[in-house]
Amino acid sequence: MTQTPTARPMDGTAPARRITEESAEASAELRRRTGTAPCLATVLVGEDPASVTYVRMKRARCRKAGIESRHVALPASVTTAELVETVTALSQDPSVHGILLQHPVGPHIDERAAFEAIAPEKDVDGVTTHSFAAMSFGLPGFVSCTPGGIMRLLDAYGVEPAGKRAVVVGRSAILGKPAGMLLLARDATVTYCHSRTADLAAAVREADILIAAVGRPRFLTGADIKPGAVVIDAGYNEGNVGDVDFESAAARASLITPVPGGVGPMTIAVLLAQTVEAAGRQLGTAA
Ligand SMILES: Nc1nc(=O)c2c([nH]1)NC[C@@H]1CN(c3ccc(C(=O)N[C@@H](CCC(=O)O)C(=O)O)cc3)C=[N+]21
Repeated sequence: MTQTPTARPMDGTAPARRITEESAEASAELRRRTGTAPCLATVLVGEDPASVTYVRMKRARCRKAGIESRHVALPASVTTAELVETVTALSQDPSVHGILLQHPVGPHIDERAAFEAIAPEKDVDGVTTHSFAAMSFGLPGFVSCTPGGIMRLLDAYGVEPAGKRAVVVGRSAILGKPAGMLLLARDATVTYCHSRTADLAAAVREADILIAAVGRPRFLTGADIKPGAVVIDAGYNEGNVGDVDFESAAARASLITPVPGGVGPMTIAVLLAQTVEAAGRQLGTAA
């Protein structure tokens, strides 16, 4: 059955480009004033092809924005202690202003311990307890990049969360959970759904704003979508496939993010913006 899409696509590439251009200007200004460019350290454990691609994309986007990057590649066999040591050294290195530890790091490593070794002022990826707490309390600090990118995308399309029912499918530490907290901070009524949710479909059908963040290809389809809902597909799966079946969901939604070209570019844009901001603070001039 073919359905006529009624949803407007929420293009993330244009707002991401605007944020990237602003970051490039701020980075250039910082370099003029201090003689130093912002520098992001990227840490990758192992050689998972998708992770290699994501980190390469992040570094390429840094380069485009006049942000330097320093890559640290560690073998999949690295221990928690060695990874923590590496991240701690970067936290103490004054020539590094931001740190991105690419998730996932492998099942034998305590990823949380490694994240916590990132100094709060360098946590431009928003993954530490410090950043999560600051975000939850509405204090200044760095947000997790994908949730931050989602909020900027909603703003770019004039979607007002206040009073809406937001349903977040997924509760991971750097995606689902913080995305719900940011929506709550904007006065949405937030429901988290996860693997133990009873009658997930019924919960999802209540969503005025639906955030798909489970990591299962095309897990949600049109039948799950409340007519007129805003659908944000934050899923990243093998082969660049989201968590939402775009065709069927677009027939019911009012706005829907494509994959690729939706949330992904916004994630990277927020990383760049927060890296420049961190560098500005560390170099003693607010960027
Ligand atoms: N510490 C940490 N922070 C992260 O932010 C983080 C992470 N770990 N681990 C993996 C996920 C995934 N992620 C993506 C970012 C951009 C795209 C992106 O820009 N994708 C393009 C397409 C990609 C392509 O063309 O290959 C798009 O959606 O248009 C996708 C996925 C960040 N993540």
